Amino acid sequence: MTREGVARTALTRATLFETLALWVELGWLRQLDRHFAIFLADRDPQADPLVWLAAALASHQLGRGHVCLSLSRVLATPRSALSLPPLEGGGEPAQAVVLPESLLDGITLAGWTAALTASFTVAMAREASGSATPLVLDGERLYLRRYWQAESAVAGHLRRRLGQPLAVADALAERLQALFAGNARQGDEPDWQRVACALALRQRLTIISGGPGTGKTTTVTRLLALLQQQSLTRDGEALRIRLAAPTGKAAARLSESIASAVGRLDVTEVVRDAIPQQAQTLHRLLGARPDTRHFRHHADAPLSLDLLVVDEASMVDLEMMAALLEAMPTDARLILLGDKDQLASVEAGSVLGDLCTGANVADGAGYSEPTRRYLQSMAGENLPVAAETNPLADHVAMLRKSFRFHEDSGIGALARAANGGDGRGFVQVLKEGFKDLATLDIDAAAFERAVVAGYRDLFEAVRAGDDSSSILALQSRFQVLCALRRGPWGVEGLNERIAQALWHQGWIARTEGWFAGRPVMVTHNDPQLGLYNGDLGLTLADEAGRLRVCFPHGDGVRQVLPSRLDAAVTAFAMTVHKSQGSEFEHVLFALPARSNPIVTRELIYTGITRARLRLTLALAQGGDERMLRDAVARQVVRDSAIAARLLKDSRALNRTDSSGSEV
Ligand SMILES: Nc1ncnc2c1ncn2[C@@H]1O[C@H](COP(=O)(O)OP(=O)(O)OP(=O)(O)O)[C@@H](O)[C@H]1O
Repeated sequence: MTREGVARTALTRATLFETLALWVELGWLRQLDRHFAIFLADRDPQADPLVWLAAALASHQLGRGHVCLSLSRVLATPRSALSLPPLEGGGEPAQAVVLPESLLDGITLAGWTAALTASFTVAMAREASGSATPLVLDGERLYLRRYWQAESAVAGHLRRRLGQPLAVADALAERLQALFAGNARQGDEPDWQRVACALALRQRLTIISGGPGTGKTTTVTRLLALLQQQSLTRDGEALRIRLAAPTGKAAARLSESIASAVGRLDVTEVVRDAIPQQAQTLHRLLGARPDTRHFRHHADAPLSLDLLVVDEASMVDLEMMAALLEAMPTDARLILLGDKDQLASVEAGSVLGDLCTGANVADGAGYSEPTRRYLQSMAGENLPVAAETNPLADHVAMLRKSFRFHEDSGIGALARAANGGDGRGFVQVLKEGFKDLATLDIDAAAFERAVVAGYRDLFEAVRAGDDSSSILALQSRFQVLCALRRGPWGVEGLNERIAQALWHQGWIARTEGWFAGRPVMVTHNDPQLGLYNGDLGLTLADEAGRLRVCFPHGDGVRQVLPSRLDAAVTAFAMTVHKSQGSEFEHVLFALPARSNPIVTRELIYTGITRARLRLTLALAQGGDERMLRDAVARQVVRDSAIAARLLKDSRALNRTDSSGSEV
């Protein structure tokens, strides 16, 4: 018997592959993960089965957003590496299944590492670049080669952007003061927007993180104005600035909010005209090509720009970040805007979160002494001396005050409680009677009423034959979000229920296939159609009754024939993951009745903050407060080593440099 009272299973090729097949059947592992293990076993049949187990788990981790498998984490909590459903009452699964802990019983980190290093399918990180093994072992982290390469590339490119501050003309201090003069002060609290702008003036890499409405766009627009003013005065030429975001929807929102922020700027016409107001998707910026992962722009054909702003950077996955950094000219500035507390990208990686966590800026500490002195002279802000600093901290600014959610906003209070991991506070806020918050116990009838009320404006506009762009504008009025994909209250079940409700109402002619009134979300990039993963459109009938799917496109509408959209799903309801980068006036957020590992603090926070004006939290029947408290307590930690790599490098650098020059 093992420590935990689970019978040990001898790990042989036969027991391992039998177990993997069963895990696939149970939905704990993907078929893809099992096939990867089989592929390795075929390549190196003499290897220890621990290698194939590690391979299956490392592959499985990717599907869950982790870029690597932390061997020590699996040894400490073996079940964490599989998609085990929540075990009711903390018990064991009903079937007699070999659990990961029984396969790993008695295995030490040293033993597992030795088994891996003995196989020629695994390379050690220090010699990995010269080999072509499917797996790379970096310390105690096991990677699929492609992701190890991407992480190494991201760390390498970021490292080159850290340190070595750029010279900032003294004259900019006065202009900075003028642009931020209208910012109201709150006691001794620093003006973090001013700090962020000052920091970004002297870096090639700046990360500005903040929740909804904390002024990220306002701040970056002022920064662009300062830099353009400086460039125009000094060289008579404007900087080449580009704006981008991971999805079409996020790019459209960035264009809108930059345009509005530019309108509020107190600068000359020349400077105003030199600030671009159109953002594009990262795919388009980098030059996505059909049927290949490679982009037109890369290290040998870099982007032609001096400064790039990327909004919604939390949605950028590791491989996209590697491609982006690769294509950035060395001297150009990169400014990442985002909210580190949101869900990370759907694909593996959580670069923004990793960089912010590594920078330890959550409490405002962390700036190095030279940066502190610079911020004092440039921005007039006295920041506390940091107990500990690291090279990332000087590149990160956190905006903390939301100008969207005021003191009387229930959505704001709920978001703060979720973010702070305060489950009791979260439940309390729901009971306090905030005007912008409602809860709903969803039974079928109540849900149907809520959906019909939410969609009334849109379908009245459709029936009245309003023009497509006014109808599309109403699409952001109301949206149903959910946590899960499967089950009656998952995205599939909800889409069916909503379609039924609207059909009963006579607003749509059918509930399946293509019909006028069907909202769709694009699920793959299609550069030829100019449509990207996450784009939201609405099916409408033209005067002749022909169906067209309409997508917002700049100030107009792009129309696509339904037959050309093979990668689109109904979007009456969408998962919170898919809603990232979008906002809606009223969100109806459906949550499952019971605790579920997928429902985490980040998911709750992201779902809540998609609502601008009203939020209805809909709990599946039988759902209770405990589910909400559990969810808010459950935080996602993605295995990755970017911050650790950067910190390790900087410590090594500090040691080599301790002989003299200042770092
Ligand atoms: N310092 C400030 N004082 C008063 N209002 C501000 C300030 N900064 C921003 N705002 C206002 O707050 C709103 C949100 O600002 P902004 O769009 O810059 O935030 P954001 O963080 O980019 O928002 P989002 O999360 O929507 O991307 C805008 O209406 C803006 O005018």
